[in-house]
Amino acid sequence: MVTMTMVVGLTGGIASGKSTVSAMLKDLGYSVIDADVESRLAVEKGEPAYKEIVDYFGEGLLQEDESIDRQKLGAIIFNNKEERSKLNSIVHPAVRKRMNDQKAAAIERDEQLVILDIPLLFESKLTHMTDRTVLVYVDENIQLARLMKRNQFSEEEATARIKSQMPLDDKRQLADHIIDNNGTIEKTRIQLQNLLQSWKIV
Ligand SMILES: CC(C)(COP(=O)(O)OP(=O)(O)OC[C@H]1O[C@@H](n2cnc3c(N)ncnc32)[C@H](O)[C@@H]1O)[C@@H](O)C(=O)NCCC(=O)NCCS
Ligand SMILES: Nc1ncnc2c1ncn2[C@@H]1O[C@H](COP(=O)(O)OP(=O)(O)OP(=O)(O)O)[C@@H](O)[C@H]1O
Repeated sequence: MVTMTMVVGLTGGIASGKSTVSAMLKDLGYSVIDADVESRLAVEKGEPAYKEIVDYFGEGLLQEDESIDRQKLGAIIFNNKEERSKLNSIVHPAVRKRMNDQKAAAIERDEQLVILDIPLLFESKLTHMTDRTVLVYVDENIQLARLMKRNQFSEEEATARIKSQMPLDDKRQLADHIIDNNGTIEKTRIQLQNLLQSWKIV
């Protein structure tokens, strides 16, 4: 029997709870393709994007083992729109290719549901890669507090990262479904289960 694979784009903002929701989906056995993981792999030494980054940003960006110092690169790009666009133009095509290849493999396996976890789904206009979109939403004050706590960021560092993305309130208008992650993890889990049930997936 041939199953139609449903491709869901899972998005949110930095520290809004995407990984928390994607971990629940993985526990249920679904394939989750994570843009952050793929963007790490795409800039490993030997990859074309690695060379482009070093050529543009300079060797000062490298650690002793010649891998890219992500903290240093983050400090540059989250405080400068032009440098961020430059990095995006180097990394995003490689990430898109990696994700599309994995999506095709999941469809080939006749999987019922595959999830693309993409923080910049709306900013990068990638909804065409998905059948429907789910936004993991939190209020900005909670997002700021969770980000500062998780990454040990100052308020200034955390705010720079949040401001580098489309506001979650604007993403609300674009998403097909919203999971409100302001409450407890259990409340979030129930919303996810209801969503899967509404899709007749579980
Ligand atoms: C700047 C880098 C080196 C910082 O690495 P670091 O390990 O500290 O963070 P990580 O990659 O885990 O990203 C954490 C979160 O930051 C946000 N973020 C990352 N890159 C960007 C960006 N270019 N614009 C806006 N937000 C971003 C996302 O919400 C992401 O979930 C890294 O994020 C990067 O290479 N970014 C460019 C690629 C990219 O856009 N990745 C996001 C998904 S494709
Ligand atoms: N409902 C919740 N209640 C309390 N803490 C939460 C809740 N959801 C997530 N968190 C915590 O908030 C932080 C951010 O969550 P998570 O890592 O899932 O976000 P994310 O959207 O995947 O972030 P990023 O895009 O930056 O990787 C984590 O430390 C997580 O443990």
